[in-house]
Amino acid sequence: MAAAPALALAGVGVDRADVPVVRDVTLDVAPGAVTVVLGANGAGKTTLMDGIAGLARPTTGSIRLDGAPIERLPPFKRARAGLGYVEQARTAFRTLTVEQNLLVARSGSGDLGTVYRLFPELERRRHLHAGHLSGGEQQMAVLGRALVSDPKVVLIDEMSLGLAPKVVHRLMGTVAELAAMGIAVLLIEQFANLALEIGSRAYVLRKGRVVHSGPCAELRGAEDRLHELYFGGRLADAAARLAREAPGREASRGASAEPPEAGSRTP
Ligand SMILES: Nc1ncnc2c1ncn2[C@@H]1O[C@H](COP(=O)(O)OP(=O)(O)OP(=O)(O)O)[C@@H](O)[C@H]1O
Repeated sequence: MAAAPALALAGVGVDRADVPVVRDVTLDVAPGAVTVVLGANGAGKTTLMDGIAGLARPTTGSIRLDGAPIERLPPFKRARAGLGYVEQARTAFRTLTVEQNLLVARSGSGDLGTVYRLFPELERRRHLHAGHLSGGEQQMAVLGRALVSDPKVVLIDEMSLGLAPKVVHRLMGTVAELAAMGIAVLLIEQFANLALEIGSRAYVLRKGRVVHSGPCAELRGAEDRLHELYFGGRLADAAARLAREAPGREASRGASAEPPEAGSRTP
């Protein structure tokens, strides 16, 4: 029998400025695995994460963390209940040292040792102001801040923004390691193929609704399928339409229905 989900959403809706953005989302996040949320820009992925973390208020549905309802709790109580959140474009406190950044994020008996084991470069720089870290190290510090309180579930929203491919691979390896440690990870990642490499189950959002869920393996390298799921139309049709509307541009690119490169922002 499959393990009970660490995080379970049923029929969740989330508004932004009174406009429904996320609608009727039902998904499970298994312990010890990476669950991936994919979708085009504006599909509602960040809004969904904010709804889970309590930064945006869910208007419908239930959110259970280890079986207990959390949808009415304020963000700090969700965090205390075991939810870590790595927000998109969040930075470490630049004027605090690396260690101070971790200590202020810690609640209870959380252990800095795990963070330093995952990121030895942070331990080496623990007395340095975070403002002096490289972009990749800053992101490690942000991830570290979400880990110091021993979360059961970690939400990670596009931590690869603006980072070099080598650093992104390194961070993805760490995310896989978190899952191996038993943590349930819900991951949004612009590089779909990288996320699908380390993920077990994938959900695709379109216009705030889940339009697909299934094993990540099904979607690995399947650019056409992903395009269809993201936009609701076939990639070949989109390319043909583009060629009709701007024939000169297509001709100069010398391509018609060429799929985008693996790892591009849209599939
Ligand atoms: N604070 C806000 N107020 C009003 N509308 C918002 C707000 N934040 C997001 N939206 C709108 O909600 C929709 C979904 O945005 P969201 O950021 O959740 O999508 P996303 O899938 O995470 O996209 P991206 O990949 O660009 O981050 C968009 O149309 C966006 O303009």
